[in-house]
Amino acid sequence: MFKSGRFVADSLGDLRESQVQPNGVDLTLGAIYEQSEPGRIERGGKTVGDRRELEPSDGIYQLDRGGYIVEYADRVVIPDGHIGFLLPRSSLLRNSCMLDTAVWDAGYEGRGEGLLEVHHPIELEQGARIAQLVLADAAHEGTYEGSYQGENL
Ligand SMILES: O=c1ccn([C@H]2C[C@H](O)[C@@H](COP(=O)(O)OP(=O)(O)OP(=O)(O)O)O2)c(=O)[nH]1
Repeated sequence: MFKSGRFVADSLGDLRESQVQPNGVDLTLGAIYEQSEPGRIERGGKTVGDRRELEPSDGIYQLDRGGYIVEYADRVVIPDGHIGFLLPRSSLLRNSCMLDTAVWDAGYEGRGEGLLEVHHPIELEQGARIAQLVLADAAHEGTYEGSYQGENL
């Protein structure tokens, strides 16, 4: 069963009321990076490639077509007994952009990252709502202890 937006908000803590939605909470845009060096994914490990941070102009990012790494401004906590899914705000889709996301594991805490696909130039304001996090009940063995635990805090 998916939890209410209020439950998700209580799990995350420090959010604006405008971020609380009926079925989840909206995450906001913290920073945007352009990858500059290749990463590597091996059988037994991985390396994230170097990136450079973009500077917004008067708080606005003007993005041309391409792929960008976004860092969310909000600290996410996935409580025990749950799994998180992050979905793009539909206004992104309606503007020819997509946010690619993965599973948020029980026990994870941090300011996560995602891949923003820009298929038509767009302007994004730092702090704008760009995605919605939902939580569902989930059985699990252990909790997240990977290398991204505590990232960007
Ligand atoms: O779109 C997403 C989805 C998840 N996460 C966070 C929460 C998740 O718990 C953590 C690790 O994700 P995943 O397990 O997919 O990463 P990995 O590449 O398998 O790394 P690790 O080996 O550290 O688990 O990253 C994000 O920042 N963005």
